[in-house]
This record gives sequence, structure tokens and C-alpha cells, in this order.
Amino acid sequence: MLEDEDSDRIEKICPVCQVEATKRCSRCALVYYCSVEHQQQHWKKHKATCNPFKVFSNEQFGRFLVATREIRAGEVVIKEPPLVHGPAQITGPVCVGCLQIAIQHFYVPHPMYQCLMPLRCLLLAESDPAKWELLQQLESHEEERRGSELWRNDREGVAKLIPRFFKTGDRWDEDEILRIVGIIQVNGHEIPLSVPSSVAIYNQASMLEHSCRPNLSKSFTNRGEIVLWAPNTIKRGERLSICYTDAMWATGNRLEHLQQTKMFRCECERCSDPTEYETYFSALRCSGFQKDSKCKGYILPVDSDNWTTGDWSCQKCRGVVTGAAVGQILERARMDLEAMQKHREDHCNKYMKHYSKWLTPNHQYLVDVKISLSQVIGGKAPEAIKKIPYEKLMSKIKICQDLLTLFEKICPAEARAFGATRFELHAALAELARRSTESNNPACTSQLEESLYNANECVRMLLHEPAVLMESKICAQAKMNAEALKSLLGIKE
Ligand SMILES: C[S@@+](CC[C@H](N)C(=O)[O-])C[C@H]1O[C@@H](n2cnc3c(N)ncnc32)[C@H](O)[C@@H]1O
Repeated sequence: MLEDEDSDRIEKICPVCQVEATKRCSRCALVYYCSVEHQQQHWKKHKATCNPFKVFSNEQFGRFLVATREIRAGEVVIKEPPLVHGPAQITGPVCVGCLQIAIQHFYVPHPMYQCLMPLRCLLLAESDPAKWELLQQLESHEEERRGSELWRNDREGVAKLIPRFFKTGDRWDEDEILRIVGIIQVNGHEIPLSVPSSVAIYNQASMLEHSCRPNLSKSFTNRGEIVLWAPNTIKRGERLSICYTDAMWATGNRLEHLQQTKMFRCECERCSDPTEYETYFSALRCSGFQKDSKCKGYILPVDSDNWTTGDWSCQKCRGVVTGAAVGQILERARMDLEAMQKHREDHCNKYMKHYSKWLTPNHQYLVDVKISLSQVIGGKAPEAIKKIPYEKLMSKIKICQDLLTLFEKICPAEARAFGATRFELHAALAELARRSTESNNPACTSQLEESLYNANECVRMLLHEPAVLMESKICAQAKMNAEALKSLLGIKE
């Protein structure tokens, strides 16, 4: 936390004329000026370091960022271009210049692609020493990675291949190359702007710590800049975080992924609470494992540090289930989820019916299917929602509302999940209002108002999505619909 004493320690001296100053820079809250003129004069210099956060560090986390003032909901906290941008480590053939044009019809990853991003990083030493300097300061976990399976693959596929294939001789030794590979793995961001996606490393964004319930949302501009913004207000003194893994994965999967790729054990608030704020997002149902049991309890790992191999036990009847039995169900549920056609309502319903026996209503896999259902019910064609029966419309609304309640609890900064669900909810509520109007139901105004609220929230959540992504089209549609709803409600700006 940023203590009050910290702000007292900030020098209240105008950097231009060195006299005592009282006017604080409102963006960073860290520099004081004697006058607006001197603030304007100093801006060119100050711009580069004017941020609403400060870098701190400790033994457990290394460097991390702390808000130096309250950050308002919707505010962009970091927007910066990449230090390096290149093809992903494992990728199908792709243009190495624009990274946009995937060559069609042959999909086998070529081993040479693994070398390109490390090479681009290594070449920065000559092409852009300032960027190279920044890159060098990033965490590589070179010692922790050494000897692991990933490290051995990187040694064979990158460190040994670069000198052989590119004839670089002894320009870089194996350790030097492997350190860069570590920097890419620990700090790289997947850029979803092309198919296949690419990878980029940023400077400031690399200081952000991980949380499975982060307070920043990540997006990219069409030019590959990273945009990190706050969907909800962040208090002064709060640590800024992003999710390095997928916030919509169960705890065991998140922990394993973070350990393998980022080399740390996550101890965030969400991981420390196996119930995940009583959503039971990673839990299973006791009754699915005990024949003829009517127990309504949920099972969780006996040892919350071990989600993969140890026993699980019921929170209610204390019955024990082996990790192997849990693993078997989860693997089957995962494979069936992968194989099913999510755009088919009947497939989704069949999956829900079958796996509800073992999985909790908020379990990762059922939530995945509910997200699909929220989109396919009444969403097949532009006017399809007008034709669905009332019960189905209400079921779409309930699914959306349940999803939003869950997102608020486990991932309140997951802007794309919120945006997509808010869109579906606003559409269903608008249709409900249309039917209410037809039947002279007075609820129609409040339904329209609720629909408008959800359309506006959809826009707010998807505002930073780049034009190439579907989310940006959803945002544009929601904007148009919000205007139409406002005029129906007689709201003027
Ligand atoms: C992208 S870097 C973040 C910046 C890094 N702390 C530094 O000083 O350069 C990722 C690394 O930071 C550390 N880290 C980030 N979030 C963490 C967390 N929640 N718990 C423990 N370590 C964390 C881990 O060492 C991780 O591999």
C-alpha cells in the first residue's frame, strides 16, 4: 500500500523554479508546481514519467505498480507500443513482417518460427540500445527455468538452432539466448489481432503483477499498442494487476499454468479461497460421486494447495473422493466440451443436463456452455429473438443475469465477458419490453430502461476493443441500439 507518509515525502518544490509549490499534477499526483505556466513548461519533460502509479518492489513479487491516486472507472492507466513484436513461439506459417497474413492450407508449425522472436530481441542490442536496456531489466527466471521440460525444449529448438540455422557463430551463447526466451515467456502478451495470434513485450505493462481477480482490463489497438484500463474505480494505494492466465479457468488449471510458465505459486485472494467467493467455480457435486446419495454438498480439495493429485472432500457430509475420480470426470467433461458444437442449443442443453450431475452450477465448464447458450438462444438470425417462446426469452435473461453475478464475484475486470453478456441481456430485455407493450403491460418502461442500462454498460466494457475484433462490432451495434432505446424512452442528451 501507498501510505499517507509517502505523499508527505513527495517534494513540494516546483521543478522549474525550485520554489515551494502547492498545485499538484492531477494525472500522477506526484509532482507539484508553483503555477499553471510552469506546469505547461515542464510537460514535455514530465510526460514520459507522468503516470497514476509508482513502481515498488519486494522479495516475493519483484517489481509491482501501486496507484498514486484514485483511478476512475473507465480510465486508461497504461497505453504503450511494444518493445518487440513477433510471431508466437508455436505458430502456423505466417508473414513475419506484418504478422497478419496467415498462409492457408498448411498448418504444421515450423521450428524456425520459435527463433524469430528471440532473434528480434537479441538484435535490439544494436538496432535500438535504449529498448534493449529496458528489455534486459525484465524478469527471465533463468535459474528457475533451467532443467525444466520447457527449458530443455527451448535449448534444442531455439538456443542450438539459432547459431546453426542463421549461421550466427558464437555471437550469442546458449545461456544468453535462453535468458531472452525466459524474458519472452514471463513477460510476453498474446496479441489476438491476427490468426494465428502473435506475441509482444511491453515495458511498463511488464511491471504489473498478476492476480486471478485483477483490477485492470487488457486490450490492444489495431497498431499493437497495449491498453490497460480500469473497469471499476481503483483506490489510491491499491496495487495494479492483470491476469497472466485465464480468469475463466478453474483454480487448479490457473495455478498449474502460472507455475509452469511464470514460475510462481499464486497466493491471490481468489486462489486463497477454494470456494472462490462462494461461487464454487472449481468445485464438484458430492452426490455425483456417491451412489444413491442425496447430499447437496460440494467437494473441494482436502489440501487447497493440491488441486491435481490429492483427495477431495465434501463440505457438508465430509465424504472423501479420490483425486483420480475427480480428474477422470473433469477430463471427460473437458473433452466433451471441446468436441461439442457450441452454436447448437440442443448440444448445449444436452451437455448441461449430463454434467450437472457432477459439476456445480457455476463450474468453469457449465459456465462456458452457459455463455454459449446466452448467445444462441434467439441469436441465430437478426429477428430470431422475436419468435422464441416466452419461457426461452426468460431463460436467456436468467442465464445472462446469473453470469453477470458470477463475473462480478470472480472477475470484475473481465471486460469482454461483461460486454458480450450485457449485449445479450440488453437484446432480451428490449424484446421483453416489446412484448409487454403489445400486451399493455406497464412493466415495459422499466424493461426498456434496464435494456438501455445494459446497452450502455456493453459499450463501456467494449470501448477499447480494436476494429478487427468481433467485440468492436458488438460495441458499435450496442451504441446504435442505445440511441434507439433513448429515443423510445424520450431521453434527450
Ligand atoms: C511480468 S513479471 C512482473 C514484474 C516483475 N515482478 C519484475 O520485477 O520484473 C512476472 C513475474 O513477477 C512475479 N509475480 C507477478 N505476480 C506475482 C504474484 N501474484 N505472486 C508472486 N509473484 C508474482 C513473478 O516472478 C512473475 O514471474
